[in-house]
Amino acid sequence: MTDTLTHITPRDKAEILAQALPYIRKFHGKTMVIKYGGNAMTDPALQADFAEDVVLLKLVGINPVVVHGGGPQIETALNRLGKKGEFIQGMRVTDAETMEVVEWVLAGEVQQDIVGLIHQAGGKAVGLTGRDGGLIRAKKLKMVDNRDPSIEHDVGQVGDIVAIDPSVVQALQDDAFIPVISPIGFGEENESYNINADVVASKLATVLQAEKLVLLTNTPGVLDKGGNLLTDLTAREIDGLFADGTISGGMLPKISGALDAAKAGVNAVHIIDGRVPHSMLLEILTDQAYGTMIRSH
Ligand SMILES: Nc1ncnc2c1ncn2[C@@H]1O[C@H](COP(=O)(O)OP(=O)(O)O)[C@@H](O)[C@H]1O
Ligand SMILES: CC(=O)N[C@@H](CCC(=O)OP(=O)(O)O)C(=O)O
Repeated sequence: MTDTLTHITPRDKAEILAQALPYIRKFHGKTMVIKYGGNAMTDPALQADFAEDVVLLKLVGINPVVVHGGGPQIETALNRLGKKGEFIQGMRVTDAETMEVVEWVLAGEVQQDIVGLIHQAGGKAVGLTGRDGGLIRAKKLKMVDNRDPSIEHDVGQVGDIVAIDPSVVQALQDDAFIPVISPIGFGEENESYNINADVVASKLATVLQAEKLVLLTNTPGVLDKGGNLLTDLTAREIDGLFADGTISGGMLPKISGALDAAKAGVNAVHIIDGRVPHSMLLEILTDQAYGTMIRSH
């Protein structure tokens, strides 16, 4: 048990458990896409909490689908090779050597760590990349500058999703497995593409008609210019935050993806703090509101 829960009395604990019942009933049989990224991925205690939460959801009849990131781990591997990552509008410029590192770190290391932790927590996870079962077809992303649309940036082998075929994910879910997906797509010539994990999670949530999309990250949610948490954001408010530069870096694809999913009918889209132990479980199974909720209107 983590420190933050040790001051809770047995009565508090019973109340928390009782509170979960209506949520368990409401979400039984529903799909939740969970993007796991940021600092929550680099702290071993938080990693174990995350795996336990995913297994608990599965055991109470909810279908979690995990999409993982790994930006910090890719950066460490590139540094070992004497390379430094470069980002344009939240996307890593991906040359051929970087692509090799991305595949090896995401599919070989990060994904397998998460699969192992879920097994340790008593669940059955299966790791996939976009190539498995033809899950994510992609093409080279044409990136237009946010401020000047006449400028196009060449970000190398960064992928734009062409289509998602969710049949492999659905087959695994039906068989009580928990899919753990690395954000790597494949093109017409079988070439690999590096895709931002938030973009994959958002698109997958849409295609699976998920009940919820939860994006775990390393901030309390979306912050305004003064550093205050914005608990609720509509499409219009998001346009304003883009225009005045409040949102930058990795938050750009995160919010765009989140908004696309909300507009496409995913019932609830949340950006929450993965550094808070069990934040995902608290968000899904209690009355507690965390982070930023993204609304289509
Ligand atoms: N308005 C904002 N509110 C919160 N974070 C922001 C904002 N604008 C930019 N960011 C940056 O976005 C980061 C989250 O994106 P990213 O680093 O890609 O996270 P993850 O690895 O979880 O996907 C934050 O740590 C912060 O540095
Ligand atoms: C194109 C692009 O930027 N791909 C990302 C993929 C990993 C990712 O999205 O990781 P986080 O969620 O931890 O940021 C990258 O290379 O870092």
